[in-house]
Amino acid sequence: MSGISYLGYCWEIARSHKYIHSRRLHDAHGKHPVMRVGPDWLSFGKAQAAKDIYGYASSCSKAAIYDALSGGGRHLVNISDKSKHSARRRMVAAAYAPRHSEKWEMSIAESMTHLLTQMDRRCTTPLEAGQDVDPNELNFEAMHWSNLFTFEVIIKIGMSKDMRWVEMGNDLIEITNADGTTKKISAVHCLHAGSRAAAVLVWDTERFSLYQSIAKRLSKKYAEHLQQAADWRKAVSNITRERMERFKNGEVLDDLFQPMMTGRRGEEPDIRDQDRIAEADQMINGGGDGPAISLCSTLYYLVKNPATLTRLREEIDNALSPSDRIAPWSKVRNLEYLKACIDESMRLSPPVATDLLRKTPPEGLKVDTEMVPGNTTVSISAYSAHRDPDIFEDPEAFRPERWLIRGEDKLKDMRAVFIPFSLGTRACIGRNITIVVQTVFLATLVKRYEFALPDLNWELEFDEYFNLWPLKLPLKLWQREVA
Ligand code: HEM
Repeated sequence: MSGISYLGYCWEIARSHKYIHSRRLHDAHGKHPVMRVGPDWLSFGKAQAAKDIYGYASSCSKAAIYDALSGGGRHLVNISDKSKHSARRRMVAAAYAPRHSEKWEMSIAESMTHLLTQMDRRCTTPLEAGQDVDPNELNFEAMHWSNLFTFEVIIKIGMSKDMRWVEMGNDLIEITNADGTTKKISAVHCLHAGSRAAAVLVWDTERFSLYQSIAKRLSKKYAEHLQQAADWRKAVSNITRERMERFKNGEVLDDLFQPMMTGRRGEEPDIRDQDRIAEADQMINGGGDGPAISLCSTLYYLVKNPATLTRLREEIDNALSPSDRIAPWSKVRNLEYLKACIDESMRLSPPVATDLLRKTPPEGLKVDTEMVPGNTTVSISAYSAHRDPDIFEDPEAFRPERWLIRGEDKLKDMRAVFIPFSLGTRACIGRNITIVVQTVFLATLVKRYEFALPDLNWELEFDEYFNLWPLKLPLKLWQREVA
């Protein structure tokens, strides 16, 4: 069916299944390293394809799906035209540079303070050896708090607005309906509803709008998701308009949004208001969701692997002094094992796990071992690239130590196809920010708390709609006795 229609793929994403879609595709790639998943789309399974498709040397461009998802405004992710993308990237790049780490750290520390208050309130008595976890003591749902934390932090760093979500314990935000009445929505829930609605139908880009209008008539749930997506856009638009108003009123704010209001020499940048809103949307979406997923998954892998957690604790305890309630970036930025744990978690559970679609140039392109004709859609998922057994020994094992080998070609080979942030000119611009967020968060929590999963066999489950969302991570929590 995939030779003539995308509907099979849409069904594959939409149907409920025990395993996430990227896992199913990865398993199929075990037998078929190159698979046709749509009439003009080839999905690859061997890691080498990642370099060929996304690397700096690649002549691929973004596939039509990015246009279909644009919904009006243009932001860095969905600008297909290479020169327009470079111009936009140049406009904002300086604001994302690592030299701002200490400034970002202040926003992170503020939210961390509130998070620790919330976590301390949820602490229980220590779990004795051999004791079962009391389900009533699973007080800390790590996915919920990771979401509140990372979205709050990125809206502060990006838009100079403090949502106080961690303090409140929820992400409720008020918006106005078309009839003038107001309602409160859960921001992250609405964002995710929009991703669900798009991810099941967008693959047939030409008929996407048609499919959506049919689906909303046939399914009440689908219509609800579309409404929630619109609510999310309204919330982002409000935050952006408020930010633009502050600029017009003379406030100079040192955030990620500022370069979209004024250039370095005070000139007006070449960007429309609807693109500013689209950029804010993408920034909050990417800057909240990716880090939240990664924090939650990494916590899970650490608690699931006690020997790794013990080794990490030693590294963190040696780096921090007892008075460091929140880990200072300067003391944890070079912790090798912590970095290896974060990378290993993103290898096994890449927050953006799904195939990212690119179009081959008119003259065609060699991808892995295949010569692919021009204007063909090609892709490989981070999920598969990170599990290529020729590159990653024992690929299903959580083993941070694999990243600590030195001076060997093996490490170079792994790095070359490690693509949680994609590669090349379209790679993630927010990587420097998320590294600070994740490092400070994990070092602080690992130093201060002990954790237990519901039971020894408990496993984290995921939902996948473009991004790979952990469903729930309920933890029992207690404070460590640090000498
Ligand atoms: C663990 C955290 C993160 C992960 C795994 C991640 C992953 C990615 C990936 C895979 C892409 C390429 C998307 C594509 O080609 O379709 C991307 C692009 C992007 N990300 Fe992230 N991201 C993370 C954090 C962030 C943060 C913190 C921000 C903003 C503050 C951000 C903003 C962006 C933007 C603006 C792009 C588009 C870049 C361009 O095309 O020039 N991301 N990210």
